[in-house]
Amino acid sequence: MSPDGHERGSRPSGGRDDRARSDGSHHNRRRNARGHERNRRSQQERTFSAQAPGQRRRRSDPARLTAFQALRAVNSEDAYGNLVLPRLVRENRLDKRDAAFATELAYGTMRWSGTWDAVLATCVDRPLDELDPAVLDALRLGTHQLLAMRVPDHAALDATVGLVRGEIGQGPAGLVNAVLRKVARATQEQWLDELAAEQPDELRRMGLRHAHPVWEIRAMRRALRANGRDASEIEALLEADNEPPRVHLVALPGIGSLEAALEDGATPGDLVPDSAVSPGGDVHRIPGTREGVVRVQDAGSQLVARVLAQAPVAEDRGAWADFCAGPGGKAALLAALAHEQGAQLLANEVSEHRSELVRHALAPVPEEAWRVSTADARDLARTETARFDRVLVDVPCTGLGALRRRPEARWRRTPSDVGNLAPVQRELLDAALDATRAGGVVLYATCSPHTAETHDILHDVLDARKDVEVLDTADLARQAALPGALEGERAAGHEVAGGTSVQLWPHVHGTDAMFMVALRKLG
Ligand SMILES: C[S@@+](CC[C@H](N)C(=O)[O-])C[C@H]1O[C@@H](n2cnc3c(N)ncnc32)[C@H](O)[C@@H]1O
Repeated sequence: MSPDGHERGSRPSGGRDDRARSDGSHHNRRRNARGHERNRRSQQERTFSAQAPGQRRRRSDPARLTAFQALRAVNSEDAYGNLVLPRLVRENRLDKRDAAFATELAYGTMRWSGTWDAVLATCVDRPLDELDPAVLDALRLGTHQLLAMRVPDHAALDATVGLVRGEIGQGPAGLVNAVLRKVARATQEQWLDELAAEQPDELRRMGLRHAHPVWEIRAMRRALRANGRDASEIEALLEADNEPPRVHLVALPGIGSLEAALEDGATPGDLVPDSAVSPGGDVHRIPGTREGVVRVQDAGSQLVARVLAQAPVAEDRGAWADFCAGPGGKAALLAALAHEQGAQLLANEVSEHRSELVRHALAPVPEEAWRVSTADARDLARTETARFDRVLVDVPCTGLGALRRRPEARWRRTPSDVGNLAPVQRELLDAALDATRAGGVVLYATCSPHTAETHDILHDVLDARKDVEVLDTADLARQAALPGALEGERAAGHEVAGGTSVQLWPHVHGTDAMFMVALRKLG
């Protein structure tokens, strides 16, 4: 075994590598989240260990400790996994190998926690929400190593028990040891078969196998159908959600270049011009990324910005706006495109902090091409009525189309989020239309395929106004994309209200599930 406990080896069911991919497949069960945890934690944790903190830390290997801390932050403080983990990796000074292991372990466990909870529920002699939340998180980490990573059983067990002994205490270490031994009695596939045999409901079985809550599977299946795709694609979609996304790059047009990145192993993107796919590794080493002229940006988001910039507008006077700009990804590309066309982008964002991020993202673009405002876009529309030629309204949404990059999000979101967001989504689209002059174009976008956030919002707004025409967004997207990129199996358009909308999919286009529809304001 290596000193850090990440042993290489194999088990009878198939080789495992301690630097494993998450090659798991599994089930879900919605975890009782934070309310219970907060109530129980303080009382139980106090009694666990009399060891001094310094003594405790020595026992935990740094990669697993980092993954554990990340999981605790996500589950007890509502932290975002993709923000907290990189910070912990830096703070704990993990080397490259440990950082990769911690990332795989933490993100994988976050993604699969619903399924692991279903496994654990059969191995623990009490309801999971009666366990100390820290112990439950450690059990999830141990289960992920046993069932979805190529970590030998004894290494997964010893290291997790050591982590619990060091971080929580001797008593829970005994419990964790006993439970993980039960988990280790079967492989991932065997567990899935066993759980499936007890589950008559097809969607629940799918949820367990692919680690998604049932309501999200139902919503995504509905969205596939509503956008003209076959509902049977659902499993491919769920599988794609469990794969870490490829890192897409964009060179800001007229400002950055991908030449060095391509020479360094990046491959040209297959959806949009001036894009590439990074070969992996530290993206900050790619020339241009530090200066912000080459940016990491999902190709679907790049397409959104390009569609708006290229949509035909009667007499473009150069007044462009991004109503919901934070943190500034699409705004940066839009501003660069605006600069090329002699236009100026107003990048607006309601949150002060996120406005700062927008300013930072826009900094590499010549100043005359943009300005930033901090306001509720609904107010902005009252002062800037009928002013803009092009408006992007990339509304706050559930993010169900970006589950690949937000490992814990699928378990945190609830169906009520969808209903709660609808009014602001409608109002923001209305505001964008009010702020657009006759002949101008609004592009409504979400990174969720949920039809309540896409088609329903569009129909609600169209029902209430007579001054809007839905454009052939699919055609606009084909023109903005690389030749042939949205043809055949990859066609993304669907008829809606006299025009078309576009829905991208991770399993088809390798992008987030971005939705967009272009609307012309009539006179
Ligand atoms: C989906 S994000 C936009 C992502 C952004 N377009 C990008 O590509 O980086 C939605 C943004 O809208 C902002 N927002 C929410 N309500 C708003 C409002 N009423 N007015 C303006 N911005 C709002 C949120 O703070 C969030 O930054």
